[in-house]
Amino acid sequence: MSSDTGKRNAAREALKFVEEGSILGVGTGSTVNHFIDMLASEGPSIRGAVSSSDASTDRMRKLGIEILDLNSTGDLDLYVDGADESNRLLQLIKGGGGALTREKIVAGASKRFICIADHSKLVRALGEFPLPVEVIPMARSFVARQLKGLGGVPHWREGVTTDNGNQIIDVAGLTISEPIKLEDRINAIPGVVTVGLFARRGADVLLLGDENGVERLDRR
Ligand SMILES: O=C[C@H](O)[C@H](O)[C@H](O)COP(=O)(O)O
Repeated sequence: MSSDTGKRNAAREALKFVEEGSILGVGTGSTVNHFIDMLASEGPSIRGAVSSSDASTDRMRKLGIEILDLNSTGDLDLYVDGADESNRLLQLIKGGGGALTREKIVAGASKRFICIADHSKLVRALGEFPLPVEVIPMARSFVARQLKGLGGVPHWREGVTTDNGNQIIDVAGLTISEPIKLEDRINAIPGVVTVGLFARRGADVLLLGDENGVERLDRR
């Protein structure tokens, strides 16, 4: 069961990594929303943020946080984002909110990725959460057949269009025993924009909150 107090506790802990005057990469989702609110109300003052979604951009702008373009900032020191699942190697499944592509870009452009989540997101093996895949609309059925061939059960997230104008397929039933191999394999299917497996670029630090506090795991 996901806990809002756990999300808040993890979000508050992440504030400690933010440096005054820095440019911060900011992810998407309910846990990150807590982080954004806390950053604005009790965090250090930052120069601005590179956002991973229109939703986070709107929220930050409303709170007076300046939004910067990744094309003009260069690489970032820090990225803070949530996850749908993490294993103990800090490899992640992301994209439950459909923001996976921009999240992967900002994570890739950041030196350090702090992942914040409530404790229920820590799993022994990735794959219980259906794996999101962003696809070019005309390729949707073709990609779905390919994903079926990998042993998954693809489901079109009908009615959802990503910030990039694409569609999402959620793949259930995958056995993800080799996350890096699967990430490469799915990314190689023509028409796939991004798979929500963050195995090559996982988190560097995972902050897992629950009712009592926060557990920190570091990438080995
Ligand atoms: O596309 C959405 C993102 O990958 C989110 O970071 C992820 O779904 C976790 O969201 P939440 O913090 O709401 O559980």
